[in-house]
Amino acid sequence: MRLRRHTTQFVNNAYRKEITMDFEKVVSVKNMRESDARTIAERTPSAELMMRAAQGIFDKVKFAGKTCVVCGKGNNGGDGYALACILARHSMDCTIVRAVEGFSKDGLYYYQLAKSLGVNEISLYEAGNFEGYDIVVDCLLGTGFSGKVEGEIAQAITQINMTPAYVVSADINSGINGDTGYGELAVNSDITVSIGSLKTGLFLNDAPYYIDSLTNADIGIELLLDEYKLIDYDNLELFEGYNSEVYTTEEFMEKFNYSPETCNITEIVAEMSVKNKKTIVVKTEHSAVIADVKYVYFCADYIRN
Ligand SMILES: NC(=O)C1=CN([C@@H]2O[C@H](COP(=O)(O)OP(=O)(O)OC[C@H]3O[C@@H](n4cnc5c(N)ncnc54)[C@H](OP(=O)(O)O)[C@@H]3O)[C@@H](O)[C@H]2O)[C@@H](O)CC1
Ligand SMILES: [K+]
Repeated sequence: MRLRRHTTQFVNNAYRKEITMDFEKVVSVKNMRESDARTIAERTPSAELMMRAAQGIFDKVKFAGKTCVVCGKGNNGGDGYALACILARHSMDCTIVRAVEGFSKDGLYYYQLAKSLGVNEISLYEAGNFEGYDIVVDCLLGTGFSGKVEGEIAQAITQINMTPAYVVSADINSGINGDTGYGELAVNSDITVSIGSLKTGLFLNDAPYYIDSLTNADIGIELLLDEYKLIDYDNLELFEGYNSEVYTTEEFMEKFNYSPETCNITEIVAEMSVKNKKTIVVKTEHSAVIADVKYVYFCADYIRN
C-alpha cells in the first residue's frame, strides 16, 4: 500500500526560494486514535487493522533466524501476536513473551491463533537478556501509554535493552510518550515501525536518542485532521536564517520554564510562531520541529523509507 502524500508549495523567507515537496503526515496521538476509531466504525474491522499493522512491520523488517515478540496487554501487544501469526505462517522461528497479564479483545484473538499455529511461549523471566534471538520485537506499549513505566513493563524494557539482538519497536518505542517524545526509561530500537502515521513524539525530546531508524507503515487509516508535515532533514537549514528563533530542546525548556515531562513542544511552538509571526525551530541532535507561522514541520536524520 502506498503512503498517501500531499504536494504543497512554500516560500522560504530567508532565501525566497520556492520549494515543491511531497509531504508525509505527522500527527498527534489524539488525531491518530480518533482516526483509527472512525476507520473501524465506518470501514475496517479492528482485527483487520491489527493484522495490517503486523503485516506492515513484517514488510518493513527483513525477518530471519529466531524472533522473540514481547507483548503488553493493549493493542500494541495485539500487533505483536498478529505478527507472531504471520511469522508462523512463513514457517519462521517465533517465540512470544507475555510481559504482563491481560489482553485486548483483538490481542486475545491473535494470541490464541498464534498458539494454535504452534508459536512457542516463554516467561519474561525465562527470556533473560534475550540471548539466542536474532530479532526482538517490542510490542509493550504504543499510543495508549502515558505516565511512567513501572513494574513488569519497566523490567521488560530493561531486559530488551540488554539484548544483543536487532530490536524492532512496534509503533512507538515502549516508554516514549507519543505526543511529547519524553521517556525516562524506554526501549532502544534499531528500527521503529510507526503504524498509520508518524507521531510527533517520534521526533521530540528523548525519542531521537532511542531510535536508530524510523519508518511508517500505512494501514489505510484516513486522518480526521491534517496536522503536521514531514520534510527532509537537509531542508532544516532553510528555516534557521532571518526571522527565525532556533533553540535546542534544553534551551527551549529553560528559557520558557517548561518541564520536558509535561511540555507539548509542538502545540507551544505552533502558537508562538503565529503570535510572534516568526519561525521557531526546536532541535535535538538528530531532529527538529519547525513552526513556520502557517505550517508545522518535522524532520529527522533517522527517517528510512
Ligand atoms: N484499533 C486500533 O486502534 C489500532 C491500534 N493499533 C495498535 O494499538 C496501539 C494502541 O493500543 P491501546 O490503545 O490498546 O494501547 P497500548 O499502547 O497497547 O497500551 C495500553 C496499555 O498500556 C497500559 N498502560 C498505559 N500507561 C501505562 C504505564 N504508564 N505503565 C504501564 N502500563 C501502562 C494500559 O493499561 P491501563 O492503564 O489501561 O490499565 C493499557 O493496557 C497502537 O500503538 C498500535 O500499536 C494497531 O493495531 C492498529 C489498529
Ligand atoms: K512498542
